[in-house]
Amino acid sequence: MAVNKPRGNTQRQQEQKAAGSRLRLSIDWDGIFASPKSTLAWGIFFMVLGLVMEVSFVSYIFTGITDQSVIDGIREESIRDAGRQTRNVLGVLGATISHIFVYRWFGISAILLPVIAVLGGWKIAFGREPYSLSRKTKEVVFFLIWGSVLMGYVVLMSNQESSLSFISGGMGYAINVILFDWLKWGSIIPIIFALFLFAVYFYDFRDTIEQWQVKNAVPDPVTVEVNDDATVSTEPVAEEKEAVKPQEPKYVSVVNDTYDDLEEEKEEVVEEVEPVAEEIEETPVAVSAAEPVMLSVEPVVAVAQPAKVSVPGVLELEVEDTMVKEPEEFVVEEEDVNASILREFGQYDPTLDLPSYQFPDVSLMNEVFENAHEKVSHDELEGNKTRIVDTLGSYGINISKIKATIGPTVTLYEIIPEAGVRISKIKNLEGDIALSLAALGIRIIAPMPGRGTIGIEVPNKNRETVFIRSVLSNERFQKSTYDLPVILGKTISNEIHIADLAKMPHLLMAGATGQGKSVGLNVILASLIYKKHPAELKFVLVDPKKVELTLFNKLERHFLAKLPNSGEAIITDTKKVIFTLNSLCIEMDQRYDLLKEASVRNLKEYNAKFAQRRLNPERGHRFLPYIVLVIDELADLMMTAGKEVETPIARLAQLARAVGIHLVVATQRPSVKVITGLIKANFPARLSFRVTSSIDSRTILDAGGAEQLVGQGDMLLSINSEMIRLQCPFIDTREIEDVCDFIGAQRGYDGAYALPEYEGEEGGEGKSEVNVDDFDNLLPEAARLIVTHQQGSTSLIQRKMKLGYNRAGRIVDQLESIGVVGPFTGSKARDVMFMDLSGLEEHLRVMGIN
Ligand SMILES: Nc1ncnc2c1ncn2[C@@H]1O[C@H](COP(=O)(O)OP(=O)(O)OP(=O)(O)O)[C@@H](O)[C@H]1O
Repeated sequence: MAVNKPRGNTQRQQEQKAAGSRLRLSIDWDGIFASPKSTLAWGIFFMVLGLVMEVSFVSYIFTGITDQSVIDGIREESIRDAGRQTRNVLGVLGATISHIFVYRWFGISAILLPVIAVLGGWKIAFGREPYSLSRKTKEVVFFLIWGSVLMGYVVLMSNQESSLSFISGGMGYAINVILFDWLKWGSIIPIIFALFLFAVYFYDFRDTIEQWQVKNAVPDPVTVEVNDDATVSTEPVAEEKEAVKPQEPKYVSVVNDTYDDLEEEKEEVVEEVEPVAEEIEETPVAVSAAEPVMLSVEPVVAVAQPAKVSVPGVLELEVEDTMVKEPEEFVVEEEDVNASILREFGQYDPTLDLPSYQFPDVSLMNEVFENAHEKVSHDELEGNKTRIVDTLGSYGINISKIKATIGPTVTLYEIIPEAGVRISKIKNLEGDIALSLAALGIRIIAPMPGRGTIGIEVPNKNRETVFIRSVLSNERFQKSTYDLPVILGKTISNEIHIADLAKMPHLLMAGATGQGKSVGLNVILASLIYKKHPAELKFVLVDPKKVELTLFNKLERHFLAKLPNSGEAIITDTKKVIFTLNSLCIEMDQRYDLLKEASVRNLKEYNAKFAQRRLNPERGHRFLPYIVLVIDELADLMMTAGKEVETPIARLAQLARAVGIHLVVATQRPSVKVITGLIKANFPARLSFRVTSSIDSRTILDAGGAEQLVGQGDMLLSINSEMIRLQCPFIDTREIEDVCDFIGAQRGYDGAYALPEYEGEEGGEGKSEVNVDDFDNLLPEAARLIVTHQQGSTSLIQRKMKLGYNRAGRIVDQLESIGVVGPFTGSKARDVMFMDLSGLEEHLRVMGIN
């Protein structure tokens, strides 16, 4: 058995030495290529390579004919001589690579090739794509070949092979020779047809055609009837109004730099629009009417505001509100824009928030020590078998077959009694069998569901420690595609039990003190951290015992969520727990609003739609990470706060699964006062370590058995009324520390993920007090920006001030606390409380903020 005892310093030093010597011997190539410095170096290398190629190719177009003979004769001459003779600006190297790419292969279209090297290098270096790399690659590859073939046609037709063959390259020329045999001069037809096919499939002209159709489908000129016979054509006005057709909203991921470009474009358009709108107001309509008349004007085109057409001295023409294009009418256009943004920029990738983030490696965990001796000896097995058969026999129960399965902690003996034996009789003998086996923790499962046998679990004399490293490196976990994969333990048949917390959807854990709850929680947290990127998952950690989860503090800027301005991210104070739970309820409600607005049913669909750029960040949409709330000791909270804690927990447990908020709640005392009916009803998945009485076992699992467990991570999982015995893996404090250090040392977000502010009934601590010193120093600038744009949105601050989402969100919360913007209103931008900058400046002065 692997003894689970703390390792001494000497042992650790020896391990470190051993690790050190291994390091010296083997070079970690993966690490070298994956480190941020190397990616930057490689990226720049490829960009420079691209530039070198480009310069050589362009130079070769002018100097190639002279250089060809030098390159051909390079074997006879020394490189130095060849270098002197070549005329390429990049010498013999430039001439050689150009000779291969231009002369031998692609002709002058080779000048497109370096584009891929530069774009690829940019992506490697900066983790971003200024243009979609895969799209540009396809485009370049097509034009490289197509251009070469087209030039080949020109060369062949002009009969100038000797002087012009470099423009087509060897490939284009050879293809044309084949085509010429078949089609003579008509070989241009398949060449042009290839371009046509590519253009149709690649550029998808449908949008342009539709737009063209819309443009040409201008309704009949508006006619204004005056006094029966006077007809005034307003065609010019209609044309001008056409010019003020509002632009489709354009948006892309805030991560993309190009967002600003689009914004600027949009602003330019708006600027263009305004003067035209004014012109419309002033456009005189020449109407000569003796007396005021009623005029009717059909809606013609969309204008941003109701336009007033004034006819000086005679009448005023009110163009009705119907001319304002309703938001629903934008939907179709918006979808077209979404599609083109998606084509241009590809899917939104939240992990690009932290592009250089590296997942922790299993090597951070302790080595797995194999058991020195057999887990369960043959003698032990045989002895137990005989004793079971004898004990049952002495009560008149004969057995036809017995089979043993050795698990990490217990061995399962499955027996098939002879016909006519009542199951309840065997179940009642539990105590007697335990006595005869002289073992604690015997559990009888009668009958074994779906097996047609009766199971007797007998603890092994030498139990096996399940090391966290062995389960994290297990292929099933590595390849798991669950949304929130959590390792719970090893089953009796030595398989790893992985559950999807997203489906569970919440987990209730109980166990008497010292039976392995905290280790179990740490294993769950570690498995999530090993599989999820910080952009996809946030933890809210509640630790009333103050010592169990403190190590995770280092993950604040990566994985933790907290109330704004609330100091430590790990919540230990009961009052703060109440505020955080209520804040999570607000987050849940806000997420539901966003889901409703997006017409989707759950977080997965929502995020998929957002990734496809079908949800507009300008309307408050954002990528929603999963949130896992972990409470290490519920009993303590229930004793001190009762209903105040129970109600939000029950609410979250009831409703939060669809919006990606999941709960893992542990308690030492599984009494009905702690695990109330309300809480229990909403936690279908329950896990119990050893408890002190069968009453406690029934409270948590609705069945006895947890009091028979043998401790040290031995546990029972009840899920959908199925019960599984598992051995929880072991993770020690140092391992958690190493993982947290590894992640904590990497670049993270500006701060923890900000939960919405919660104002307690007495306006208590959840709401940050208006303390000017705590405010972000960019707050006045942000306030001015919001008032200038009259738009209370976080994304505006993010974009214009180039801030991360969390910091921008915090600033908006602070602006709300000083009354510059109104409260959060779901998916719409917040109200701006000041109409102009002078009012705002006065307010900031009074508040003492400059
Ligand atoms: N899965 C496991 N494998 C081996 N040993 C374990 C395992 N889980 C716990 N232990 C042993 O039990 C000890 C106590 O575990 P843990 O601190 O998780 O208990 P707990 O239930 O959280 O207790 P408390 O409620 O008092 O905090 C650990 O220090 C470890 O030695």
